[in-house]
Amino acid sequence: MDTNSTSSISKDGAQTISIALQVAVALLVVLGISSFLKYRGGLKVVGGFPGLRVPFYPTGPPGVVLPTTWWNPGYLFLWTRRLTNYTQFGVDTISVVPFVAGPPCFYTANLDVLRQVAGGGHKTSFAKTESTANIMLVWGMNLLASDKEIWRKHRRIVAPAFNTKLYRDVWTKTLQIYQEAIVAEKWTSEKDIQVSNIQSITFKVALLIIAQCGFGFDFTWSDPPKSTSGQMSVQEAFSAVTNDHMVLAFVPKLLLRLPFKRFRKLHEAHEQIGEFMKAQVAQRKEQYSLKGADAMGHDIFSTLVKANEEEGGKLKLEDSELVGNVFVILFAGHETTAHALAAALGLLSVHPEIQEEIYQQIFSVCGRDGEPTFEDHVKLDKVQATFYEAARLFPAAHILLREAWQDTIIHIPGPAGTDEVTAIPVPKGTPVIVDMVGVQYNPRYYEDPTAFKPSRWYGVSNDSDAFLAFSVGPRACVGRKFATSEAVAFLTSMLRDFTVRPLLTDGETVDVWKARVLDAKIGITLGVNDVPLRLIRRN
Ligand code: HEM
Repeated sequence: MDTNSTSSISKDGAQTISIALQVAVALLVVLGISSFLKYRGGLKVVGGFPGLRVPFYPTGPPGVVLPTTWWNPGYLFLWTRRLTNYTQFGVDTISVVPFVAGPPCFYTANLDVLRQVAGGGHKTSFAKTESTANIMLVWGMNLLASDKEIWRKHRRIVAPAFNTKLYRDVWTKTLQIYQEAIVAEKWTSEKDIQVSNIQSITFKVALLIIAQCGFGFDFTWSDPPKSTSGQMSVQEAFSAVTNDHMVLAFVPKLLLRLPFKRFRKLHEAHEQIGEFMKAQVAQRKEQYSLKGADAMGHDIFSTLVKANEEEGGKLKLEDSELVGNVFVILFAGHETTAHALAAALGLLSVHPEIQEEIYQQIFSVCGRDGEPTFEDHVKLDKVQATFYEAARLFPAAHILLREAWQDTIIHIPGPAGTDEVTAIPVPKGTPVIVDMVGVQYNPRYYEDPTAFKPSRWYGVSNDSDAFLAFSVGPRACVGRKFATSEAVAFLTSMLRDFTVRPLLTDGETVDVWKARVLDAKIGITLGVNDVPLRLIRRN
């Protein structure tokens, strides 16, 4: 090669690099300007209200799938920074203004704002939208994801199925399933049992109870729900879907068929749940067409199928709405309670004095091995209080997502101890996110909010608005009494029979166990990390 051609190649190379640099600089300038304009626009939307200035909206892509770090709040910041998110600004509602992607929005840990935004009712200017509820819409519109007229229809159909007869059934079946479980797990003959992960019990119990009481399925501990094909049980499929719901929510369905292990598992789980639900729906519909409405039960599932078979009426459920509700009630009906039960047992295991106090109440009601009756529920207020306190510290429904559907105003109370209220205009389309972790760790409402103190809830009734984890107002959880009946019956049985202690690894101290275990993980819902326990049979 002669020197002329070598120098012309290096000249070409230098030219290419210089063009690439110029393009990169131009792109950076464009990004800088657009971020600046986006940021300025965002500040205008939130009226300059104090808060976080971040690259991405924490509750949508891409911020939600990127790890929570100092520069990206991500999905976990409501938990990891729960003690500083609001205190650093001296208020309990903040604005979040993203300068790269996502809408400007508000996050609140304030109860008054919760009521204005998520309480529901005719006058509210806030609603759930498809973008705020997308993961819940994978199988069709349903009670949890809907809003306005559609929500009213779903609630009118579903709510009557939640009644005292159901709660009594939940209570009785919980006691039965607990007995089945301890026999099947061979706990009846052992004195000191090691459970590497108590969720393996609480999730199975909770899924069986919603399946039996809500759906009339005859699954048992040894024969749990499964679909006709495939390797996964329904419980495994639910757990795969909830642990990886970001992928399900944001990755196009076609891509889930790509040969990645994670995608394949999710695709399989999704298919299994769909197949299971559709098979059950087909069976129950056949029963309806053979025997008519009067031969159907009054469980939640029969109520939904009857509404689907209804001809033309105002309360008719479309096929997709039927499957959508089956999914949501199976899902919300077990995952939330199972998490809270695991948290309650984990917390009790490291608070032996509280456990003893609760046990004394159980002993006074049941004696050494008596079965509590449904009527005993009110006498077991300390057991209920333990469940409430666990659900406060680890709120399964950790965010309530809403969007202003018209230009409106929120009234934001000033710091505790002042009468200040700031009226902030909220333009149509702005998300307002109720941070249930923030609300339930807010020192304005709870003295010593990080402490596990079931006594806060002693004597508090099962429908009191003082307890917030089920939300408040017309849109509060329809399954509250279902969950509480199950939890009180289960915890009473378990604590009557066993003392619960942390299962420590070699050389581990209780404090290290606490730090390792009593921390949250977030899928669709929030729950405590896997809880390893020792169950020591009471004499
Ligand atoms: C510890 C247990 C539970 C907790 C902490 C919990 C919490 C909540 C919360 C906070 C909401 C309001 C969501 C929002 O406004 O966006 C809600 C709604 C709902 N929950 Fe629960 N829940 C629990 C158990 C249950 C159970 C056992 C069921 C069913 C058997 C259930 C079914 C539902 C449904 C269908 C909705 C939507 C209600 C509506 O929008 O009208 N939940 N839950």
